[in-house]
Amino acid sequence: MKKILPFLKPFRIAIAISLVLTLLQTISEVYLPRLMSNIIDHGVVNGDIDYIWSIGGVMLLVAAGGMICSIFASFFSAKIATGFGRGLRDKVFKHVVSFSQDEFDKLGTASLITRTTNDINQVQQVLILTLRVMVMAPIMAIGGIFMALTTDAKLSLVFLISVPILALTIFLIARKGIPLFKVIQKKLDNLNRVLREKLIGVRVIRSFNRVKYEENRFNDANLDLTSTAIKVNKIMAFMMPLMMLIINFSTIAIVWFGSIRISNGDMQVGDLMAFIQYAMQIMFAFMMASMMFVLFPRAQVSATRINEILDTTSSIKNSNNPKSTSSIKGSIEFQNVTFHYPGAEIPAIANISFRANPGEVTAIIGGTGAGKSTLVNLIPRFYDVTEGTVLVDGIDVRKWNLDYLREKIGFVPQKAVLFTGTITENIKYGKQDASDTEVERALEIAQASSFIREMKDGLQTQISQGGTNVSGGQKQRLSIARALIKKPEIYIFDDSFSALDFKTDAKLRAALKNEINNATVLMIAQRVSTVMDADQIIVLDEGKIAGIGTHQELLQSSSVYHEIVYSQLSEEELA
Ligand SMILES: Nc1ncnc2c1ncn2[C@@H]1O[C@H](COP(=O)(O)OP(=O)(O)OP(=O)(O)O)[C@@H](O)[C@H]1O
Repeated sequence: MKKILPFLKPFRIAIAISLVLTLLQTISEVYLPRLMSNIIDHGVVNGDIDYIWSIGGVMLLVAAGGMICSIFASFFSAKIATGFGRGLRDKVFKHVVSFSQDEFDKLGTASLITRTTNDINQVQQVLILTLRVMVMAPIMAIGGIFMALTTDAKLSLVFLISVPILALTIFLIARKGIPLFKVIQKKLDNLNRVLREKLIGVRVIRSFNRVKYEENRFNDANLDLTSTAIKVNKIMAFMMPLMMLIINFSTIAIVWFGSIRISNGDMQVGDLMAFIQYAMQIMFAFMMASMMFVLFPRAQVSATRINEILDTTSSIKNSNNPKSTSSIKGSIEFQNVTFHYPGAEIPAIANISFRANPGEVTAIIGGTGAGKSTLVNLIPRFYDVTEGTVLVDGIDVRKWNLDYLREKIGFVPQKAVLFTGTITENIKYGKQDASDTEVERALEIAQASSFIREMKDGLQTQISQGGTNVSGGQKQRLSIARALIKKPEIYIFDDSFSALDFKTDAKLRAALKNEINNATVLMIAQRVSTVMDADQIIVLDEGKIAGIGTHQELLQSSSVYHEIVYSQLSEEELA
């Protein structure tokens, strides 16, 4: 909790105002029973109507003042808490964006979402309460005890028994309930993960007729969360009735002993009534504190989860004095590069050395899981090498300014990702200030113009969330256009032509050839027809290089390449 408190700094003045207002409200509440007691003992008993009117007026004023303070205090505490929540969410989001792929893998997307939304909400809600209760409860308890003592010290002995019983009850219940809150947040993570998977994979689920199975999986996660929540609520449900029971017994005791004292002439009726109200206020203060006992640990759990994000630093960072010269030519060199995914026993790629020159197309081919994506992911530093060096323009990528390096790379991922918005907006994601002509040209090269022309709204067609309203091949072409508009020095196409038919694939590559001029192109592909014109082909097999050369050279020198070519040609022939 301590770590996220600095986010309250901008609200110092509002916090002070809220605390002062709450203090005034509490003072008014503690003062009211005293006025009421005076009305009864001096006004009612003596039949002094003027006294009743005048003190009644004062009571009204005090009550109204207290109410106004309460309204404004609530307003300020809500304002502070929502502002705090916004600031914290903003910080968490910005921090998460800086994470490398490694941290995403570790924390998990579903948990990151729960932490940024639900956990911050929990902390925010407790903050609203804390701002009110931290002043109200102690002042009310101390004020109530002080007033009760000054009203009738002997009768106050009742509190010596009731208050410890109350405190013990709260302690016992909280001790049982609190550990379960941590479990609830974890189960909420799990529910979110299942839900996320289910929604993203809805088409697969339907096509495999696994709706029922997924429903059960969701129900299990849902039930798991619900049963823990019920368990906590069952425990917590005891709290209120038990407290009310203690309060009511205390009241009975006060009335019992109070009436004895009245009949003995040691106490007045008004004082007894005021005393009962003070007793209520003292107990109420304890109830508020107990609420905090319950909610605070819950917020503490959430705060710890938020801190976990804030404490996680990206393993991919700028070095000291990162380089950012005005021109990068784009040559890429791998020198003995080995990369292990965290926790993996064998490296995904090992001892990779090659050079890719500007103006040339370097293709990478290999079976599934051969390490092709892993290899290209090291260039924009989605991950950093375990051993060896990746050089761009002869400089270790770790020495380049990260933003500058990525600015020079046009990356088309294996799984095309589009964002909600129009087609134009999606393409301009690559270059914000691109003109309409640039957008159209990029789409033309990416072979996307023809299908866009057929759409009713053309370039203004809205892409739905996750790009579900365009086909796989169309999505690929749009994400290629997004990289092209950037006119980067390095192009990385990670199997970006896989969903294109042979004709479109060929047309796109021909159009690209004119466009990319002096850029360095790395092109991963599964199809031999896509790579055979490349200036250099790297054959990857189980994370190692099984051959480098042109199509003709590899046919002679690499048995793995030969096998790939043979298998595909025969497949085509068979088809
Ligand atoms: N995030 C990850 N964490 C752990 N291991 C991973 C991760 N991503 C990939 N791997 C493993 O690394 C190896 C290489 O994967 P990679 O994605 O680079 O292969 P690929 O050649 O691109 O395959 P494909 O053509 O099927 O996309 C595989 O064995 C894979 O299981």
